[in-house]
Amino acid sequence: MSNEVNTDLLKERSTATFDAERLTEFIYKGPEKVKRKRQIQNIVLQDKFLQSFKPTEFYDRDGQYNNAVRRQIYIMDRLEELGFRSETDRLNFREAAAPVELSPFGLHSGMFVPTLERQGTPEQSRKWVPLGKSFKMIGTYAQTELGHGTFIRGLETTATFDPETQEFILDSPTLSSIKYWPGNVAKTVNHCLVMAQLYTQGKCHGTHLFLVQVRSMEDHTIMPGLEIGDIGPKLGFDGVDNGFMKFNKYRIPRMNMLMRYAKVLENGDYIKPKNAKLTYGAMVMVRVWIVMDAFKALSRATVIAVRYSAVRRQSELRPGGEEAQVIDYQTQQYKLFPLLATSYAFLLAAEGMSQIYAKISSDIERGNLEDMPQLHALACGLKAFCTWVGCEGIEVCRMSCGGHGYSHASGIPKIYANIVGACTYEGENTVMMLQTARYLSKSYFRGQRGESLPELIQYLTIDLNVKSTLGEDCSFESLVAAYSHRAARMVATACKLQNANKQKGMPSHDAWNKSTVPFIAATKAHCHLLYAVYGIVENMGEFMQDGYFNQDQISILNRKVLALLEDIRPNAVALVDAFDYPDHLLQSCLGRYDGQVYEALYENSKSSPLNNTDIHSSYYNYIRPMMQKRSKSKDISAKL
Ligand SMILES: CC/C=C\C/C=C\C/C=C\C/C=C\C/C=C\C/C=C/C(=O)SCCNC(=O)CCNC(=O)[C@H](O)C(C)(C)COP(=O)(O)OP(=O)(O)OC[C@H]1O[C@@H](n2cnc3c(N)ncnc32)[C@H](O)[C@@H]1OP(=O)(O)O
Ligand SMILES: Cc1cc2nc3c(=O)[nH]c(=O)nc-3n(C[C@H](O)[C@H](O)[C@H](O)COP(=O)(O)OP(=O)(O)OC[C@H]3O[C@@H](n4cnc5c(N)ncnc54)[C@H](O)[C@@H]3O)c2cc1C
Repeated sequence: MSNEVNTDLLKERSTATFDAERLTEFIYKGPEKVKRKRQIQNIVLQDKFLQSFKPTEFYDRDGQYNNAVRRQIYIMDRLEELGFRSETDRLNFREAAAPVELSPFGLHSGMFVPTLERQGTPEQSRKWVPLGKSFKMIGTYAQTELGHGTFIRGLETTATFDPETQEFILDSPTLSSIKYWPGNVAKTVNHCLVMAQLYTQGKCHGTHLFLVQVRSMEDHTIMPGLEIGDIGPKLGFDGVDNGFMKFNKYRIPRMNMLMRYAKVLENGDYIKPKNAKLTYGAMVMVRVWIVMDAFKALSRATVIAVRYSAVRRQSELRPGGEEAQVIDYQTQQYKLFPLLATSYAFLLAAEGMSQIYAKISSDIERGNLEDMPQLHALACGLKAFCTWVGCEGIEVCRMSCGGHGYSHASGIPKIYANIVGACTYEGENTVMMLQTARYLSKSYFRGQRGESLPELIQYLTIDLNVKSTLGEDCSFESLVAAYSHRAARMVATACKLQNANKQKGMPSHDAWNKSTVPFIAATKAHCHLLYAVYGIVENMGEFMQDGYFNQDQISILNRKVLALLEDIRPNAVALVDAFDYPDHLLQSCLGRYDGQVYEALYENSKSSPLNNTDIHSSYYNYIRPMMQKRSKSKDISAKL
């Protein structure tokens, strides 16, 4: 591989009108943090073991799982040796060391341990959290069943208290109650947090979390009374052993129920929690993290597609002239530059979401549940919005790279396969949006009654008769006003339909269900209050429906979006460089910093396992016998 930088990329970087390094420092919160991040990424780059792996797609499923386990345990050991204490250092090391491969211990770190900390009593946390953090106990979060994922109250696994033995008896009473999907349950973990219907003194008290040992701590064999296995190949997550688990009257100690919020006493008395939804806290936490995951996935795909678009020359823009950089086609700009804007918007949304989560979750830990509904609604809405929009954007990035985008060598298919599951896990997106919609509906009617609303949704009470003041300058204020107006109007429309359904005599659940399509649109508009002109142009109908914009303003906006493409054009490469993803993290032949795409593609292809032999064994086993058989055949057509 030459170590020269592609001349087109060199030119792009030399003509940028701002210093990408300054923007990098803004993104990562200062030059020292950038320097530290790069130091850590370099440690990984110099690490022979970590650099010894071929691309994951060159291994079969067994190999991918085995490599994922090997790599993660190596990472754990290296982190101990390096003595990184800050979470940012550890995260930077992990992300660089396993850039595309999900961890078989991801749910241990991301759900199991944090849930023990947040849902266990102080005694339970003191006992179990150190075991989890030292990996003496390896766990996951097992909630979903064959028959239920969304409707948690419909879960069928039972945990029945036996006061005689001070134990809970876990059971999978039906086929549909078998736990199905939990990550890392098939081969990796020896414990699970299991969500089950709690029964005591003959009464069901709803779903609660139980710590369950599922494999021997001596030899990892499956505990008697359990059936455990792998669910099989999936669209992505190849290195993750999502599994199934069936309980056959499996006993656990009473004190294995997480009892921070609800309790079962020795005599079987049930002490109920302040709010039944406190048990759902782990899911809210991960939904907040997924907003940042959506930013990382979309921004990486955008870096790849924009750099490649600057390097790829195809067709004549000027008749007889040299082939154009595809980034100079307006259509290519209209595909990619809004995604560049979206990536930055998602970064800000993810940081804002994390700050709100930190504040409200600490209030909840102190017993103040006042803002719990707002946190739930925001986490559901942003998780759904950012993963939906992010996945659509990643697909646009892939297709904007032509045939090479379809190759794993581009890095984009793996980005997509790993993030698109997030539209389903941790709350299926439509269901999540409807949770936010339910909050908007209740808030709208509270606003109509003159009640005060939290700041984030006060726009619901604005005067909808006002028209836009947008001028040629497309001011920030006029754009925000447009998004607020659109969302407020759409929420009001959905609520009026819901009310009209009730006035017709529909029961409230039917009145709700028969207004959910406009509610989903309204909730997307609510979440969209993030970035501007492109969003208006792409959704013009929703902004025009009540004449909010006049014809001249619509012409201004259509002109503005094309003008913005021209404004961004000289800085497109600098804007993606600013995300500062090193090549070994992007894992992309198309998105390389040096732009040496064709050499990288050629080298990558030559290392494909299918090239290990010149003539594949199938020739000797099948093709040659077929040809020999046909050469003897009288049938002319068979010879063609
Ligand atoms: C690789 C990682 C490495 C390191 C770590 C870093 C990353 C983190 C780790 C993981 C993430 C990344 C990769 C992991 C990959 C996969 C993990 C996936 C895990 C899972 O999928 S776990 C299972 C997730 N399942 C769900 O989310 C189920 C969704 N369903 C629900 O939440 C509920 O059923 C639903 C839809 C909310 C309905 O519940 P219910 O019927 O009980 O309620 P109602 O709708 O009737 O509403 C009643 C009332 O309750 C309020 N409410 C509901 N939920 C909540 C809540 N969570 N908090 C607060 N309030 C809630 C609701 O608003 C209603 O209130 P109201 O009456 O309107 O006032
Ligand atoms: C990659 C991956 C990893 C996962 N990891 C885990 C894990 O570690 N632990 C775990 O417990 N689970 C895990 N899951 C399971 C995941 O949480 C569930 O699949 C998810 O909650 C969706 O539930 P479901 O599959 O029952 O979908 P369903 O709810 O059956 O969805 C089917 C359709 O029904 C619609 N629908 C359902 N309810 C409503 C409603 N009330 N209103 C309108 N429409 C509705 C949905 O919108 C969807 O279109 C994982 C899943 C995936 C894909």
